[in-house]
Amino acid sequence: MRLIQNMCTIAEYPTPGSAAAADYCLGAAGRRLVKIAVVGASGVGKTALVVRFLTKRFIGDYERNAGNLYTRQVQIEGETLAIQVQDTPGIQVHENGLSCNEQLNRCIRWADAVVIVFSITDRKSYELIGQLHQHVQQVHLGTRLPVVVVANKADLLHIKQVDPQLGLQLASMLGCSFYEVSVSENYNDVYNAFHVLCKEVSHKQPPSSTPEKRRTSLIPRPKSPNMQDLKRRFKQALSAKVRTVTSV
Ligand SMILES: Nc1nc2c(ncn2[C@@H]2O[C@H](COP(=O)(O)OP(=O)(O)OP(=O)(O)O)[C@@H](O)[C@H]2O)c(=O)[nH]1
Repeated sequence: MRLIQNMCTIAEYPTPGSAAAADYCLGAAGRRLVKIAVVGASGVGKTALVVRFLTKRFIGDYERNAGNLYTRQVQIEGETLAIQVQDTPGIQVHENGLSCNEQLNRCIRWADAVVIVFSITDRKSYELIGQLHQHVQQVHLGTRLPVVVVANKADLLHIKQVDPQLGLQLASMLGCSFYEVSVSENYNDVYNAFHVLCKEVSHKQPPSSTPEKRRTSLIPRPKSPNMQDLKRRFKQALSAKVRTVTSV
């Protein structure tokens, strides 16, 4: 299934630094914007995860992903943030390692934070995590991008190929948060994974430097009329009228 609301594809992204990209700095109503890319191997449940987070629903059957962008708002420590979540096509693995096409690299470059998903029923998807994490950090050289590792399909323990504990160990080695989730059975864990990421991004961008606040100081509001002056002019007008009436 593909969610149609508030959606555009990776190909429609403004390139960083362009005028159009500047519009992306603010969410609706000038809210701070957090941009999250969801990456991982094919079939691990990326679309299911994103749709679950946005709609609270698990639909079960999803169209092969073409890289859709979704938006919603979240409350983080009393502040409403606009967040954009980019679902990405499954990553292909070749003999030489990862194959990240330009479309995916643009998406990673655009993001403020990344969710790396693997499935506990697919060993290969787990083995991708290290390389993917390294790739994300290379794209954002010089800044440590917040990343959360998500082990999905926790309801399928009977056919697991990876012990979720391994996911936890790997994530802590990489310095990432870790969530074991079942997108099909539990919404709260999915929400928490995104929430923790938004919180991390929001702490990296202190509210004092939010575009919303900067905007206020850059575009000064017209001064409100001086009340004393208004009262004086009103009295003058009144007394002029009284004089006119008296003189008639
Ligand atoms: N049992 C179970 N199935 C899940 C879960 N999450 C996703 N699935 C199923 O896994 C399959 C793949 O899910 P998708 O969300 O399409 O996976 P994807 O990573 O977006 O796949 P690509 O678009 O190919 O990259 C679907 O049949 C989902 O219903 C889960 O938590 N438990």
